[in-house]
Amino acid sequence: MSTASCLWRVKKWKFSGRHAEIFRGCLISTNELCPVKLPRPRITSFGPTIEVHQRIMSSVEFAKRVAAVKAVDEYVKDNYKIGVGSGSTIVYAVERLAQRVKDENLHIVCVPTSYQARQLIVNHKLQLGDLDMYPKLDCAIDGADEVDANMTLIKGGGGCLTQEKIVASCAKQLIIVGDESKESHKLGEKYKKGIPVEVIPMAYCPVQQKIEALYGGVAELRMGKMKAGPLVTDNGNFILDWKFPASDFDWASVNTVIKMIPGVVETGLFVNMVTKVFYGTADGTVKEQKI
Ligand SMILES: O=C[C@H](O)[C@H](O)[C@H](O)COP(=O)(O)O
Repeated sequence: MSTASCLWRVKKWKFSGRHAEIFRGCLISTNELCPVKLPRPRITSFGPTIEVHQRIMSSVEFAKRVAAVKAVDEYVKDNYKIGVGSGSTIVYAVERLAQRVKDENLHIVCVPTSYQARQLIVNHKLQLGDLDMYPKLDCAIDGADEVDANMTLIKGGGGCLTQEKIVASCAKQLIIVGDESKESHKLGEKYKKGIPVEVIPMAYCPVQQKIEALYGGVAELRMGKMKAGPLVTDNGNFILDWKFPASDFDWASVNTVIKMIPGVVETGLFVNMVTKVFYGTADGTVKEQKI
């Protein structure tokens, strides 16, 4: 057995007459690099030499993928116009879309919510669209940073909230995918980085002060990583991460009030927008949440 490329936990394995185990596209050998413990599938015979190019996934990545696959399989139909979200979970949804387009000859159009989503769509050779051409979408599939019991979301951990909310608002159904760590009873219980608020750069100081004066907590300017200075969004703006105090907020009202502050472009609060949430788990099952 030999290993080759090690790009993002991708390993190339060569089996020579060796027994291998694959479950739902994941290679699960006894190798210690793969912590996922899964029900053992019955795959017993291979040819004399088989090359398998698979991701050796952590259990969290596996959980994200099963959720994304289920959402795409359940909600995407031929001729659909689909909003494609951003983040790490959506990568698996786009992979699945591409696979279904190939296997089932589907005709779908994908409208991105970020440069990342655009690149994913283009790299997977899916048909790219925009809201000028397709202002009405059949569904949007996206990730979330946290989902509470009312299916209110915090989004924008990756800085893509504004285009995500625009695209979601154009979709008949908003489907959220993530691993089970995203599920919470109350916002802030799981996601500790605060609610992202996209702001026009010249307004970030007054907006910071106004949010803190209205609700308390701290609204921190998000700084770039591997880049000096503030993070700049796909729209050329800054992001404040509002670490709100523990309280029983009415999120619909908070969202409206913050949006009315001059200089605020959008908040990462998604209230009353979600159709269904799929939470993947490490054992391959998917939990669903619906109002
Ligand atoms: O800005 C990023 C987006 O709102 C993402 O959808 C969100 O952060 C969830 O991302 P992930 O799937 O990586 O947890």
